Amino acid sequence: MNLIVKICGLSTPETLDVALACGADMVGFVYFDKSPRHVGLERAAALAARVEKRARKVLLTVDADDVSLAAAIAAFDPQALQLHGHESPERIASIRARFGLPVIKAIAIAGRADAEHALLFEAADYLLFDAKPAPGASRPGGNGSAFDWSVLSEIETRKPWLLAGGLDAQNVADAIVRTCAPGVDVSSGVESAPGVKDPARIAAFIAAVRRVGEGGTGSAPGPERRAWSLSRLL
Ligand SMILES: O=C(O)c1ccccc1N[C@@H]1O[C@H](COP(=O)(O)O)[C@@H](O)[C@H]1O
Repeated sequence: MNLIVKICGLSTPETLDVALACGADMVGFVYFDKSPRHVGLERAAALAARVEKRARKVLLTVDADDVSLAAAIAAFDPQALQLHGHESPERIASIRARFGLPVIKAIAIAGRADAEHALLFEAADYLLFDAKPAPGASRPGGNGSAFDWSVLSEIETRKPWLLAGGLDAQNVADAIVRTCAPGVDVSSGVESAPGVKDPARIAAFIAAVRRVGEGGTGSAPGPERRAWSLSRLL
């Protein structure tokens, strides 16, 4: 099974190279100045150019306006946008139409009530289920918090999706087996401190996902949620 791995919040050439060398399918750049992983426009192009065609580049923004999005897209040249704020379905449709890029919409999950929320986002190309941040948190994601994965069984979306939130090399196999996630996304769990990516943890995370994909850890993800696969995302 070809499980998709996204390593997000890469901000140095060295750690980006490690993620690429280890076979990340997608690499994420955060353009949100309240994040310790924020990459400013002055460094964006050089960093993004290192990716070449080795992985898909994803640009993560939070409630960015069109001017800011246009500048960031010009600098990062991404293949997809990850919208991690309070973007409405209408705003997502507008961004897709204006910039012509697929949109991954982050859905904050705390409990079963949030499962239905996902159904509103037909305008997005892909969904990303992440833990809802604690009240007063300084950012809407990248907090290293997991949510109750069993909530996902309530979600009847036909959209391709990724699982995020508090994943690391130790729990990712269990997460995939329990949720049948076709892809996973990680930031904090491959860091030694907020914003400081750790090469060994990146390598261990990707290796752990690949072992599940090869059937080496527990049961492989079931067919239902994987029917459409994430090949559309690659
Ligand atoms: O990484 C950030 O700083 C960030 C800032 C604002 C919104 C989202 C952010 N990160 C994304 O959050 C999820 C979960 O991250 P973690 O593994 O729990 O740290 C992931 O999609 C990151 O890309």
